[in-house]
Amino acid sequence: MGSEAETVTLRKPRFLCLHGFRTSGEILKTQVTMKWPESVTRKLDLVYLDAPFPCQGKSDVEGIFDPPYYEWFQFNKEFTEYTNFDECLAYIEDYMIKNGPFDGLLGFSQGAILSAGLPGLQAQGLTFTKVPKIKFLIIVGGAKFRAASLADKAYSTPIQCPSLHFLDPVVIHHPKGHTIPRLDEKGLQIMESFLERIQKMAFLTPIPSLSIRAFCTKPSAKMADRAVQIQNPDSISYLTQREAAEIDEILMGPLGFSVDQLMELAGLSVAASIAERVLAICGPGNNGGDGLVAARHLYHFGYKPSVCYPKRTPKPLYSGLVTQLESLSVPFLSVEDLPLDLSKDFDILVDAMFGFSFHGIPRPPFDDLIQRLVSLRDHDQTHQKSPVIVSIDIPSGWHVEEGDIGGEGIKPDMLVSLTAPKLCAKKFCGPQHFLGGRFVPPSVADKYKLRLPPYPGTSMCVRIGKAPKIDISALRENYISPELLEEQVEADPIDQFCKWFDDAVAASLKEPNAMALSTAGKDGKPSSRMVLLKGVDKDGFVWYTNYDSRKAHDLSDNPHASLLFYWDGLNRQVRVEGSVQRVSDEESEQYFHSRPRGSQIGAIVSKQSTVVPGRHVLLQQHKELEEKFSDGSLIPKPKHWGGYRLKPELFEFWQGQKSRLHDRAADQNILSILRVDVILCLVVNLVIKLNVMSDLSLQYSPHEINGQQVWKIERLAP
Ligand SMILES: NC(=O)C1=CN([C@@H]2O[C@H](COP(=O)(O)OP(=O)(O)OC[C@H]3O[C@@H](n4cnc5c(N)ncnc54)[C@H](OP(=O)(O)O)[C@@H]3O)[C@@H](O)[C@H]2O)[C@H](O)CC1
Ligand SMILES: [K+]
Repeated sequence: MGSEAETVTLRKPRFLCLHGFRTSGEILKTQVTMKWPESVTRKLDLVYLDAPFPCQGKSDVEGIFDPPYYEWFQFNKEFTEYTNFDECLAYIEDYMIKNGPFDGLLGFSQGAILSAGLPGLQAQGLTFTKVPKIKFLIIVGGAKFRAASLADKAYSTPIQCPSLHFLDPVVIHHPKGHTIPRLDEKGLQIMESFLERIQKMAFLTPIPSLSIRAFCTKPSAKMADRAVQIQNPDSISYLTQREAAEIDEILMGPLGFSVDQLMELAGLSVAASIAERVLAICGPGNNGGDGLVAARHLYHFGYKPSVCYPKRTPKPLYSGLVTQLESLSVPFLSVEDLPLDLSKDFDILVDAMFGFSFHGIPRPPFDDLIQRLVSLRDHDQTHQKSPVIVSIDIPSGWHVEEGDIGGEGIKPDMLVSLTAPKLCAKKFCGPQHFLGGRFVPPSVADKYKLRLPPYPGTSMCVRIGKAPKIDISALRENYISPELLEEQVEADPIDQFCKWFDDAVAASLKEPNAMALSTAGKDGKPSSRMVLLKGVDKDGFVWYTNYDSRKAHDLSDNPHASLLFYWDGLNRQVRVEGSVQRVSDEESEQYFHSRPRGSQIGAIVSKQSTVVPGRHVLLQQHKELEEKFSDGSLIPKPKHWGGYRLKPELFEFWQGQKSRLHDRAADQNILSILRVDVILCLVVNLVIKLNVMSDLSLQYSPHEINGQQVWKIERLAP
């Protein structure tokens, strides 16, 4: 559908740039960036590669550009014999395999000679057999191969793909000799029309191995196929240490992610999996960075993180993360500050010491910190309350592939694997294994043949491995919401309602005006159904319906009703009770004619709550009425249709709140503090976390003071 076209146009043509003889990728980059306008370079994804051989003589650019300088291959004086030519081709191809795919080549001078010759050699199957066909060329100051054997093969047919040549007299003429030329007005025009052409050509049909659909669309059928197999956790892919590092390089190289971005996603995945009084113990590498990011998200989710970061990395990324946490007054604790027994002060310990680059045995101070986590297990044996250990990516100290070799390492309760679980995760026997890798594009999944689970809804993490048994009766949402305080609410409940209603609209909740209407007829038996609120003001809450419906009969017998609004996502609920009256005919009439004509006809057809012989009867009537009123004439409001207004007599505003762990019963098992939304949402289609709830409710009821009706606000026990 449209989305495919939209996503494919997102990608810029990707060129591998080959510099001139005895210069470098950096020098070519400087020249291109300086000389071509941003309007041109921004349309291209240019990747600059250094040639394989260090410069073996004097460079023409000495004194102009700094070394190092490189050369692609060597040649004799007549340019008829080449040395290291095959090695050069293998080197470029290898780079393209690891960092590709590329759409085209941009070459200057010796790089241009190569670029111009390679498509011909590739077409004959003589080189570049393992990479996609070169689709475009930009040749600046090039020349032909003079070695006859090579020239015959390379130039057996004219260049087939769109190419732009800066070599007089082909396309862009320039008087500046052997250099990257600036573009005059005509040159710029030619360049721009070339770019437009290749952009269209390249991206009207996406490259199969570089599908970027998964970034922004629903899981593809292919992903869904993978998902089916994931029912069995053994069928998930596990990565070796090398694969993990390679995928990282691909994400951060050709796929355009920055380490900051990935770390942000990783930390968010971790934070989304955990809660409560948290200590993040952060190591010197990116795993430590994930811990810092997770701590920040946890703070914003409403928890109380502390951080122990004994070996700070002086790079801007890390100092930025530290500053962000400091600005939130998140405490940084030194190893000395930490209590020997971590169980007293913390409910959750985030182990962010080492990830997939760990090797050997832990050096100080991490050896001691790891030991403190290990010793917490003794608490388990003595049945004391022990904090939950959540390891990011790898339980720190474990061998990345072999796991806990001596059996004396950390035994985390929860492991949050990133991208895909590493081999050591097979040895993880804790009850909670999550995957946070909702950023792996299909191209990477395909390349590494990764079977990855689908992520539910908008979740950043998904449970992998078997879910522990759950006591359904103990399920509670752990709400994290602003407090609901008497002094902060509006004096008039209608104003308070409108405020919360606006919040629900602003939060893009689906149908925030949906409410459960409960009525009870003569027999006193209550019944509820969802209806849509169509108006609210000081006089009350209005909805429209069929006056022959069950609710209408109930209301004529007993003109009292209760409305219930529930705004999931904001953890809020409002109950409104009061007496009900029909709205005036004029008001109903006015609203009726404001509805779409289809709905007006629908109201005529629908004899709510009566038995109909079949759907076809309704459809037939609908069709007939559509024809009858096809001339645009006024559709009369049926007599049996109109509105009701509930005049409120009682309001209750309820706000779900997060409770602190110390409020809980002492024997709660770890399930009560870990988010287990994933399994449960399958069952009840709700995001459910496990926790004890201490919700806040405020009730508004009418009172008379000095002969005046006022609303009295009272707190209700949770
Ligand atoms: N795509 C992703 O999945 C992403 C994952 N991220 C996270 O990054 C880590 C991998 O990060 P990396 O920086 O490569 O490595 P580590 O965090 O594992 O640690 C490297 C540092 O640890 C030191 N080290 C290694 N062994 C020891 C040891 N025995 N004792 C003490 N210190 C050790 C190492 O120092 P060296 O001098 O030994 O090299 C490094 O300083 C991954 O697991 C994820 O958690 C990214 O956040 C984003 C994308
Ligand atoms: K870790």
